[in-house]
Amino acid sequence: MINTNNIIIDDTTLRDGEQTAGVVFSRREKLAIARLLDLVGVQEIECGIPAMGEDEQNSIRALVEMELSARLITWNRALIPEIQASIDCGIQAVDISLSVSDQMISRKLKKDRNAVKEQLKVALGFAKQHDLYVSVGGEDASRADLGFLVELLQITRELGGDRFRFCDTLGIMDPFTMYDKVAWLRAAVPEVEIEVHTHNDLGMATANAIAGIRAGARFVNTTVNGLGERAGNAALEEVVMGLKHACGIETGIDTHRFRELSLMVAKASRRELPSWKAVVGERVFAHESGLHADGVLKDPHNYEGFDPAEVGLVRQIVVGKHSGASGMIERYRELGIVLSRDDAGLLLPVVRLEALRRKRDLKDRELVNIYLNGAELLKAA
Ligand SMILES: CC(=O)SCCNC(=O)CCNC(=O)[C@H](O)C(C)(C)COP(=O)(O)OP(=O)(O)OC[C@H]1O[C@@H](n2cnc3c(N)ncnc32)[C@H](O)[C@@H]1OP(=O)(O)O
Ligand SMILES: O=C(O)CCC(=O)C(=O)O
Repeated sequence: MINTNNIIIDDTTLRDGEQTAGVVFSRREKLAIARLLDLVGVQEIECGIPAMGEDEQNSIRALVEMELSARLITWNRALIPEIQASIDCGIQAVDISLSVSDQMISRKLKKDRNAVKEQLKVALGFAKQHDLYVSVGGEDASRADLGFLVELLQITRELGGDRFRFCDTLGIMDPFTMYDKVAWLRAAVPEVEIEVHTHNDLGMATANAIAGIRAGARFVNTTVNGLGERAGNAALEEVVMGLKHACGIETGIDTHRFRELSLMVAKASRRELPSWKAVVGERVFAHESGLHADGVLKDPHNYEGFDPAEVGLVRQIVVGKHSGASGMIERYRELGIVLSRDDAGLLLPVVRLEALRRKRDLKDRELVNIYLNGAELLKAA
């Protein structure tokens, strides 16, 4: 494994995650999610937007009072009253966001590049006068002119900003371009650390986040279950496990409670966790196909990229339409029934018929019934 403590996960479940259309976390839920994020070792939690008003501010104050190990950071527009509102909540780290693409500068902010630079200087200057740790948020950076981004990074460096958040706000990047742009910015202004914030509109949020890290970004935004605006953000569990198993990069996060964390956030967000959700879905270690079940029973490494226990899941052998003898023998063994290979061969056609009829895999009592009445069931079919 490469380094342990170099990569900083900034989890934004409580900010971008809650921006998912229709999602609302209660204060109790926010505190519980933050506690578990902290327990698993997430280094930074983007915990809300003080500019939203009193209720949000009170939640942020309650989070501050928890005295977590994780650093709390808030999201703010590049406006002094909003940064002041963060300070008033007891916050010591802020993301100061500015739209940085020409599209958004002219068509949303209705300003020009100079005005954006001036606004950044004022807001960042104010934050640093108040000894805040600052991430400069480059909204829509993936569509921005790279030369202009360099100018913003230089201002960040000169005014003592701590890092620059490169946002693929619309989720339109591919990992190769992400790599090139982040590597280019790192080389152009090496004193300013890069944070990557990716969205999943084209299904590439996790890949883009990892590409950004591979290119030299040290900070990465995630959300549990990939919650977030529109198609969501890079999922915490995918980024951490992807870094570990695809790239050999250890983040220092304890992954064993990922399933628990995912279920907690799924419940609080009222967004069901699909059974096939990468890393944490209930069935991502379920094996039905005959050759897979046989292979995994001989050695889990044949068909599992990592141990399910690593993320709090368990392996399941399932009997259904695609089963073969080895899987069936194992499944019946779990039910206390010893099958020979010949028995399994005899029961297999009945299993396939039942699975076809029910359009799913078979439950315990159905398997027992097949064992007891297999011949009759076949005759009746
Ligand atoms: C990409 C992201 O996810 S960024 C995070 C976005 N998150 C949210 O919007 C959730 C919370 N938002 C809110 O509670 C509100 O929108 C607030 C408190 C931030 C602002 O509320 P309101 O004052 O009612 O304004 P409204 O929501 O219409 O925002 C639009 C204004 O923000 C301005 N604005 C947008 N981005 C920025 C920025 N980064 N810095 C400064 N101003 C900005 C727009 O130009 C517009 O100003 P205008 O009315 O002068 O044209
Ligand atoms: O921090 C920022 O500037 C904006 C972050 C964000 O949510 C986005 O760009 O999608």
